[in-house]
Amino acid sequence: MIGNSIIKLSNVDIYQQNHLVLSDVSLHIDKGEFVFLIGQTGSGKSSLMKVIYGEINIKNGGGHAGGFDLQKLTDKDIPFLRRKLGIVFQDFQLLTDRTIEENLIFVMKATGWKDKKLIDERIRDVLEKVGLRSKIKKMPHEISGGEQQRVVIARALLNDPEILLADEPTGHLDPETSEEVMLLLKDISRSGTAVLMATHNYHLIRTFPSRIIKCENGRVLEDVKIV
Ligand SMILES: Nc1ncnc2c1ncn2[C@@H]1O[C@H](COP(=O)(O)OP(=O)(O)OP(=O)(O)O)[C@@H](O)[C@H]1O
Repeated sequence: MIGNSIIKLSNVDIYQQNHLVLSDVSLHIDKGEFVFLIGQTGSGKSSLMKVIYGEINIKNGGGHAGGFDLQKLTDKDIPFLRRKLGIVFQDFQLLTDRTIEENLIFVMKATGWKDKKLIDERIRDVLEKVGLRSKIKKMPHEISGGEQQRVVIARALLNDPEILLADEPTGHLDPETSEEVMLLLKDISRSGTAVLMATHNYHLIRTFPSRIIKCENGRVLEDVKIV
């Protein structure tokens, strides 16, 4: 972390293959801050997130995320960077052939957890946090879409990330369930994890006022106001 910013980009150009998607991007997100990311389909929101989690390399400019220098990121650094990040997408991506508990164990083992007691404790902690402690033995198809999304958020919290990237996390949810997921994400940011949430949902943006970053015409605008 440099200063209070957990994510900082300075004059970065972001390419998908050879196509320049966003140019001269400068932004910062502070520790524990909640920020909306808006912009039309194809404007570059997902590309921006991919830079933050190290899937797209930056060409010009500089930046850091979770203490990693994004310009100097090597293949070896990426798993360590990803452990500082939680990632939530709109399609729930739970493994359908195993219980909620087994889904979470799978991720923990993949990220280096070995002690069974610590694994059990951590799983209970994150499920408690998203209000789903009682669903631990259920299969994904036995819980609702909103609950599945909360499990995905719980999964993203397993490694106590400094940053949570959420790409349209309420895209498939009804308005009431979307608000519940938003309250949860807000709560997570209050407890110290920075949350960057891409959304097209202006109702949520109005209901939960927060700083807004916008991708538009190949640029990133910080501190946008919507009417
Ligand atoms: N793998 C890829 N290869 C080449 N071009 C890509 C690739 N992925 C995305 N693009 C292009 O990059 C641009 C930005 O796409 P991106 O997915 O970042 O937009 P977005 O704002 O997240 O859109 P949406 O709201 O639909 O998710 C688009 O023009 C898209 O066609």
